[in-house]
Amino acid sequence: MPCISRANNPEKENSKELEHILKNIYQTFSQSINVLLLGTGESGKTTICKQMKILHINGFTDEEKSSRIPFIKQNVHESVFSMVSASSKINPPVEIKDSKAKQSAAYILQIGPDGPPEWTNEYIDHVKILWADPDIQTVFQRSNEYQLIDSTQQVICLFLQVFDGGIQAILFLIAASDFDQTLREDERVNRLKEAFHVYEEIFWSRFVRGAGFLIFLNKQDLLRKKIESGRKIENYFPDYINYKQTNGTNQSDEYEVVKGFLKHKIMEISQRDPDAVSRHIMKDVVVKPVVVTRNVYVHYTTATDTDNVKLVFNDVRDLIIEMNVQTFSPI
Ligand SMILES: Nc1nc2c(ncn2[C@@H]2O[C@H](COP(=O)(O)OP(=O)(O)OP(=O)(O)O)[C@@H](O)[C@H]2O)c(=O)[nH]1
Ligand SMILES: [Mg+2]
Repeated sequence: MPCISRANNPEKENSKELEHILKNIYQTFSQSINVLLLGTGESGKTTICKQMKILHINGFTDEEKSSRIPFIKQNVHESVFSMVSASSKINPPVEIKDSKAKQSAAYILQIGPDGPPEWTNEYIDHVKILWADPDIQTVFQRSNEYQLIDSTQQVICLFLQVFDGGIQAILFLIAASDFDQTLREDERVNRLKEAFHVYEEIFWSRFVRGAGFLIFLNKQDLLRKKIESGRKIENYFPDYINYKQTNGTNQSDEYEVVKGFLKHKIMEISQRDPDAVSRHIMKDVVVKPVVVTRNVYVHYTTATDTDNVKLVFNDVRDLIIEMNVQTFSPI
């Protein structure tokens, strides 16, 4: 039987070995792909991670569920406390007219922001009365005028350096419904504008030049509700008017036009090369602009809806593998 050795046929052996190595690399990368999940404060990062756990790691154990109870209680109290406090501070203020609700409001205020030491029936009854009260519902509807749940707006740019080179795809979350809200840290800054700004910084960061981007325009359920209740995005993004006149004339549904506009903003940022500005400074030198070809995909998501996340992830999984094949293809 003929035996092909390296000495016999080195070229063929080398090419086989190479093929084997490349196949391994390809398999490793298509099985394990590093995806970095980023987004500004409260855009839905934790919710997306939880949904992935529900969809792919058989949900949560009873112990894990129990461990969340104190956080849920804390969130409930913070929300009720914030609404009652805000009712007299927003302009114009909302007067709680019902006498029972007034008593409940005083009860909650007297407990303070940290919540009761124990969740007694009395406490729960007061929360129920307040949530059912139409004036508190009005305060809830105006939640863009104050901060409803306490959390920290965080930019994760610092972490990018840690992941230098090891990231194939970045999943960037933006809360699309934030268009009429301001940052907790700085009430002069529009939340959605800040999210676009952070996206721009990360997209053009030299640390992730090789990564493809998947942008989740999240909280679509809230965006739809806001638009359908008559909130005007042009009050915060005046360029919407121009976009609507040129792109939205065939759409009867305002929400669909708004979706298109937000995607358009993302694509605009992703095509604008900030380095081009500095190139113009060199007057007499002709510098050819660098054409950056990168994968950018926009998805509309509702992270709290497991079925929606499941659908989106089926699409996204294929896209991520495809992007990766383009970057690391052995062929
Ligand atoms: N209605 C609605 N609520 C959402 C959606 N996604 C997230 N939320 C809610 O928005 C809040 C913030 O979501 P998180 O997942 O905690 O956001 P995060 O990005 O992890 O926030 P930080 O860790 O504070 O930066 C939570 O109350 C979520 O339940 C969505 O698509 N629709
Ligand atoms: Mg989180």
